Amino acid sequence: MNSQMPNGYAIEVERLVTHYGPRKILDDVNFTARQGEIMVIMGGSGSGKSTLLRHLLGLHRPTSGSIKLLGQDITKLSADQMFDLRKNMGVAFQGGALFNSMTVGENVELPLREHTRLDDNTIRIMSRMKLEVVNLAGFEDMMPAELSGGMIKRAALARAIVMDPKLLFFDEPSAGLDPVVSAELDELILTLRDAMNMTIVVVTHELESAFKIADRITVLDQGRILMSDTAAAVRASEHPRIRSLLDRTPRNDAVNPDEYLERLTREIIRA
Ligand SMILES: Nc1ncnc2c1ncn2[C@@H]1O[C@H](COP(=O)(O)OP(=O)(O)OP(=O)(O)O)[C@@H](O)[C@H]1O
Repeated sequence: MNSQMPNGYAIEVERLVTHYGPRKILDDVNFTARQGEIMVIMGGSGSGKSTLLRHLLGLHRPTSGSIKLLGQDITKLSADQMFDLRKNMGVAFQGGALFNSMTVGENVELPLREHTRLDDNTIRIMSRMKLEVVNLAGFEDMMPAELSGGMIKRAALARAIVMDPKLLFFDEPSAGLDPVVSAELDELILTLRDAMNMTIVVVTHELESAFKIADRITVLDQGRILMSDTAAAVRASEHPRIRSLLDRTPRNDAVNPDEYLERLTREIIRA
């Protein structure tokens, strides 16, 4: 456990309030996540999930309240202190956000080049190890445009974990993926928690994925927290707004088996 977080919380958000102009977007948000836990942030469209994530990443300063990451209140850190803390934070954005002009390997190496003085050879070895963790060994010389959506997410994940961060933030891991590939990514997220004891924050719309991976779930609604509790407690909640979120009619996103097999075959041939 980090000596700076004697209470065991890797993330502590207290009385967070934020505005966009005169509009209050987050209103008295409080939640905690322990080291080694997966915290899923759930909520309808416009409930404030992305805004909360941007605050957790230190990209926005709140109107008031505190956000402690690994024991440090990021609302009070200088740019230099935040830069140092970022070495312990991995971020995988929606869409992968790889640089298209760089190979997969170069993309994964970037944080090591930015934050360390390791020599080229060590950097290459470390990035290859992380590509192996996400099952992309051997893809380092490919360009992002040559990868499928699921592979891009995994490459982005390799980049996010290349510094062995204590905190990993993942925005909509399932977006744009078919259910099978999305389930594989869920497995990978669970592996990272178990093998690397990371605290992982996942923002997602996908209920199935949320309940598969979450230790705890924070439910946002119109900028306020309806509930922040274990996945089991959220699933059993009788709160009407949580029920309507959980019981909504599932999207019709069943996979066409022929299409899936064809795609899989293409991927295997490419591999
Ligand atoms: N840059 C901005 N300026 C003004 N209002 C904004 C800005 N970004 C978001 N908002 C508003 O803040 C509220 C919360 O938005 P946010 O994007 O955080 O929600 P979300 O839960 O992530 O939604 P979604 O699931 O649709 O991405 C919304 O009402 C949105 O219109």
